[in-house]
Amino acid sequence: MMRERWSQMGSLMATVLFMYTIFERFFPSSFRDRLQAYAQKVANHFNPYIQITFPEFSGERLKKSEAYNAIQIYLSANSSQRAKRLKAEVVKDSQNPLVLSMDDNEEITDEFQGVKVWWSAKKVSSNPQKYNPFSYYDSSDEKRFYKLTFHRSYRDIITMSYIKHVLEEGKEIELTNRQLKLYTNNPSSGGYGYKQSKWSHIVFEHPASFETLAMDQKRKEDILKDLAKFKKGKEYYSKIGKAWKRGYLLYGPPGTGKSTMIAAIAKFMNYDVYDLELTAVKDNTELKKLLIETPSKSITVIEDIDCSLDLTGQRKKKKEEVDNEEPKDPMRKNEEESSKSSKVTLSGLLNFIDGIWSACGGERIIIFTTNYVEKLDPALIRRGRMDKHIEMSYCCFDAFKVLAKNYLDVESHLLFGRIGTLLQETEMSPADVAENLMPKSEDEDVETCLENLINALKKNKEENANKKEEEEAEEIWEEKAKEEYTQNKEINRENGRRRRTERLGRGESQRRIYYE
Ligand SMILES: Nc1ncnc2c1ncn2[C@@H]1O[C@H](COP(=O)(O)OP(=O)(O)OP(=O)(O)O)[C@@H](O)[C@H]1O
Ligand SMILES: [Mg+2]
Repeated sequence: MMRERWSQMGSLMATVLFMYTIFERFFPSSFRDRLQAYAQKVANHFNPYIQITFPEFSGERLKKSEAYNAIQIYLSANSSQRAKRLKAEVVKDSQNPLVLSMDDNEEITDEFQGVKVWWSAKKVSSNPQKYNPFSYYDSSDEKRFYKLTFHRSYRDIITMSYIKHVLEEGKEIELTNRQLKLYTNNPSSGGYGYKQSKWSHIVFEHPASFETLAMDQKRKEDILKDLAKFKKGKEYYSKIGKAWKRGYLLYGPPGTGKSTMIAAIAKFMNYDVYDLELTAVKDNTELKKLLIETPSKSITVIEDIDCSLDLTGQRKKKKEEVDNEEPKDPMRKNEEESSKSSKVTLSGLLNFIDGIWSACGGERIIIFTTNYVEKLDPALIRRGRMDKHIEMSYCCFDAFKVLAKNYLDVESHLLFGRIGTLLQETEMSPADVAENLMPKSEDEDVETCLENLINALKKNKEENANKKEEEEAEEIWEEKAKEEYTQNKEINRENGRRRRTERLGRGESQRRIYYE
């Protein structure tokens, strides 16, 4: 094989060079240098293969090379399994922490657009005598690197496309395998400490996903398509001249799955979640700093936006109202005090969402949730800021079927028909339906759980009917009171008019007497 022959030639050259080193002391250094350069030139002229090395550490061996990392992941996913000797390494923050890659001095082949390339993992010893007190990795004198070999006629395709493809795919695999994180902003500490991180995080292990999310099937598919389009939208967004970000407004009554949907979106998109607590943000400048620290491929969430700050402009309390209020419990008082100490304004928040800074990085999602969409300032939720408004509503039949599958592992049952009818006549949140479906003891079977739900739905229906009756009665009474009030007003006005006329009449007769 041609390549084999060339490697033999390489060994031959090495022998020549070895002999050269033996004789080097007999020649002056200027002559030696010239000879070495010439030998290299000859070898390059005859060897049609090009080699590129990717060292494990860049710079002063302080930072692990991103390229090396990406290549390792790419090779272990694509072709390392074919290597005979594998090396196992534990990678931090990965769903699958054990990464198998080829062992030192192993070689594997890869193919790209019909071009064959060779990858080998190499290890060389650096000078052990040279001690660097600042280098963290100097306990070991080994330097690792990957070597890529290819025929020189494919130079362009390899350097322009293949390497880019390997690095991109490696990073993509790393992103897919990594563990999601849930971030929250640290409370403002007054003056900023040097290098104080603005976000703290934990590993995000929410069990919810779109499969387990109970909602109307068609609307769910709609959201999934929207998210998938956004994920692949890099070129589209740059073509239309719009920052690559999308805002979702989730609104609806409590317990309808807004927070659950955020977890499902994070899992589907494989993005970290940045849960922004607005009341802990000191002012607009800090809000901007928080935004700068959120990377691309992230979801920024503001839950219950209507309660976060007084952004609605409708909830300002008049002084009298505040004076008349009952004493508050200390927890709420604290919350309100911290909200008062925050000077974030509506305009600061609007800038946060679609100001010039928000365009940095791209591939960002912003989600607001609220129970009262009508309370929000229209500017905050206009399209462009909150591009898609998603209503999370009371449990429908589709949603019930998902919950029944999740909680009881049943896809159909005779009682489903009855439940479907009752769901149409009631307003029960998926959280309540789920609670009623959940078996409360080992003895409860599917039928018992479904009957529990039917009873709860019936109760809910009765309560609703009673409430409706009460409301209707109240309306009738209000109407009656209004009528009486208008009538009385009319009578009073009539009486007043009569009294005035009488007074005037008396005045007229008195005047006449006076003139007479
Ligand atoms: N649509 C749903 N699909 C699956 N489970 C749901 C759904 N809605 C609610 N649940 C269940 O009910 C619980 C509460 O739901 P969730 O916290 O998502 O409601 P929410 O709309 O965010 O409520 P709130 O407005 O009070 O914040 C969840 O833990 C979940 O188990
Ligand atoms: Mg919620």
